[in-house]
Amino acid sequence: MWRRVTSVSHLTFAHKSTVNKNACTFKCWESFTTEIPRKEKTTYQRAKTPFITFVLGGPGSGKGTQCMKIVENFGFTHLSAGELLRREIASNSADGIMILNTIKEGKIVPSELTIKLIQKEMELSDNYKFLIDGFPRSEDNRKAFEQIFGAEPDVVLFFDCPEDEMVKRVLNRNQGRVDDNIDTIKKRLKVFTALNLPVVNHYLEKGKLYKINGVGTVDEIYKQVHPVFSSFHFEVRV
Ligand SMILES: Nc1ncnc2c1ncn2[C@@H]1O[C@H](COP(=O)(O)OP(=O)(O)OP(=O)(O)O)[C@@H](O)[C@H]1O
Ligand SMILES: O=c1ccn([C@@H]2O[C@H](COP(=O)(O)O)[C@@H](O)[C@H]2O)c(=O)[nH]1
Ligand SMILES: [Mg+2]
Repeated sequence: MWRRVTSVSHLTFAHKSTVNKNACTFKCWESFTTEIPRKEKTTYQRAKTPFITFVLGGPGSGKGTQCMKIVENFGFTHLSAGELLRREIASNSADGIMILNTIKEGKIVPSELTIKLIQKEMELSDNYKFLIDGFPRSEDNRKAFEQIFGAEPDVVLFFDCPEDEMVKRVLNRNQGRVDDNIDTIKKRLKVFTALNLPVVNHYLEKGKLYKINGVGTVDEIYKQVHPVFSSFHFEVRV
């Protein structure tokens, strides 16, 4: 039998809780009878300090593509917020229709819902290094994340790319996404400028932002990304 533990803040983010020291951070399941063996804690649950990277940039700026290379080289777990939302739609969950309509309009899904999906993936993970791709999308997202997690990201990557290049890439993507059409792209670009850029500026002011020139080949761009992570002395995979 398992019981829900409402706060394990002592297990997580011990040194990073500068935002809200009383924040209710992660929930986990803990055995409280001897009938069933105690569930193994994942690396993430054991780790006092997960390493969180927010990966920001406009639609088609290359966030997902560069995340794949960071995963390959540094063993991060990649959590694309958009992908988690698309998975929620595909699973016919109660929120699926609302999420689908929000994505079609290029708008932003309520913060608590996206954070719940991210949090669930992190709890299930065996890793402690996370790339959170395409989140936070707005100051509301950012504040809600920092409130719920009681922590700020370690690194924020921002892929800076001109609009015409982003539009070209998205229209050529061919992955069957409902939002990869010119009408929705225009809306996504407006939302990006109005709501996402303030988040970028916030982390710039905090000295956490790594601005990457998002124009060039995938490898040229990755050459700027690699040193960000090697400076933290993670094990590099060969
Ligand atoms: N440097 C690049 N040069 C040309 N094409 C690229 C480059 N990087 C990525 N692409 C292509 O552009 C498209 C968009 O890239 P990607 O999916 O990585 O962007 P994204 O920032 O994750 O976009 P979204 O926010 O819409 O999910 C993909 O088809 C990808 O293969
Ligand atoms: O935190 C988030 C992330 C995404 N969305 C919605 O999903 C689409 C697609 O996101 P991608 O990062 O481009 O895959 C985005 O336009 C939003 O509508 C969100 O609401 N919140
Ligand atoms: Mg993406």
